Amino acid sequence: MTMPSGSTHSRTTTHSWNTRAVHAGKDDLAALGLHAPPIDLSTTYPSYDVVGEAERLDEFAAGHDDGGPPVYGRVANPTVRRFETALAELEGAESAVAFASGMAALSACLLAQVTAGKPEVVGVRPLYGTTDHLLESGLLGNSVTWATPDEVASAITDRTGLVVVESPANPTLTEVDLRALADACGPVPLLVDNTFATPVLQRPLTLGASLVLHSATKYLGGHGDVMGGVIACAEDFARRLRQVRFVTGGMLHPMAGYELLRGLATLPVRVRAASATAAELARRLAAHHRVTRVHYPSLGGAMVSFETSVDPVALVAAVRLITPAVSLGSVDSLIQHPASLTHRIMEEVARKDAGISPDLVRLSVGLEDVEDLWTDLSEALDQPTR
Ligand code: MET
Repeated sequence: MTMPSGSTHSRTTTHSWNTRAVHAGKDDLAALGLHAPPIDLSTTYPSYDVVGEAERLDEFAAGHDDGGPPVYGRVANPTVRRFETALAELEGAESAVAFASGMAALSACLLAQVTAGKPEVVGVRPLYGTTDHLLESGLLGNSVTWATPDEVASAITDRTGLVVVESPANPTLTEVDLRALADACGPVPLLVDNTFATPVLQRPLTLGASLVLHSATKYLGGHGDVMGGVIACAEDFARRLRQVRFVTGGMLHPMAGYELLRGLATLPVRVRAASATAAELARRLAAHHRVTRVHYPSLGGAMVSFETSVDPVALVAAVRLITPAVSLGSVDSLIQHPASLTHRIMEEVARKDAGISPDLVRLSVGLEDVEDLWTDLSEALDQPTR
């Protein structure tokens, strides 16, 4: 022991959210004599006490996690737990459960509710294309009613298990009054995909939501090199998610847990810096003669979408500094055409219902200099097309 264990406690209660982003999930490290969090790559754990471990395995299968050796690597992992602890703290949640991707995390929420006899989902469009498709296809045994925020209360029945919303939404950056929506949901859990806002800009649980979803692949990781998903929620729902994860095996890899925990430390500075650049690019885009509409959230953030009179496919092919690619939230800027890629899987009529124009282009702003990004964008916009 290199420091008295009692001294770690005062840190957790007195420091600001930004400070906690750096230290959350790591409060025990100094007492362990460590600086960087250890990475536990074990796929299995010694079970000398077979009877005792068998009982513990039953508890894990029921969704409990005692924090000890997890018997098997699919069940839990100490490095992943650190990320879960940190993310739960930053979202103001009791618990968090991490998965191999955002879609695995969403699937676990759906399965938990479908198998509890609550198979109906109320969805508020727009949503990420594959999320929309998962709800619409009923692949996991659910049905869906699409509703505007004002229609949610009347769309809910006694078999509704989830209300699903993104705010700001992918790809139009549409914002919803989450507090009013949570009120409209009554006892039905409101799941808010907070991937675009991150807990830096918005903490949906403080506004009445029950479940916060992140594609951790995006801002939480922040460098385009780690895939993961996570749900922040109350411990009773977390237990049900761990039950689903136990049998479906959608566990986050320990290396990903390490990288995501590392990402959280720089999340506030990355999001604030990229947001300032994005806000400036949104202003300049709005004044460009080939841009017909700009979408930028009142909340801020590092995502900008715009409709353009340039062929959007030609536009994304013309950038040189920005990478034409799906995904978002990396230190480098990415641009893509939702109707072709991220929202391609939706029927055209569904895209229309969601307000996703075929002319819409989505930009994820990174940490490059604003002038370099603007030169790249404006040169691509000024090319002779159409
Ligand atoms: C396969 S499409 C990609 C994913 C990602 N969720 C995005 O919106 O960019």
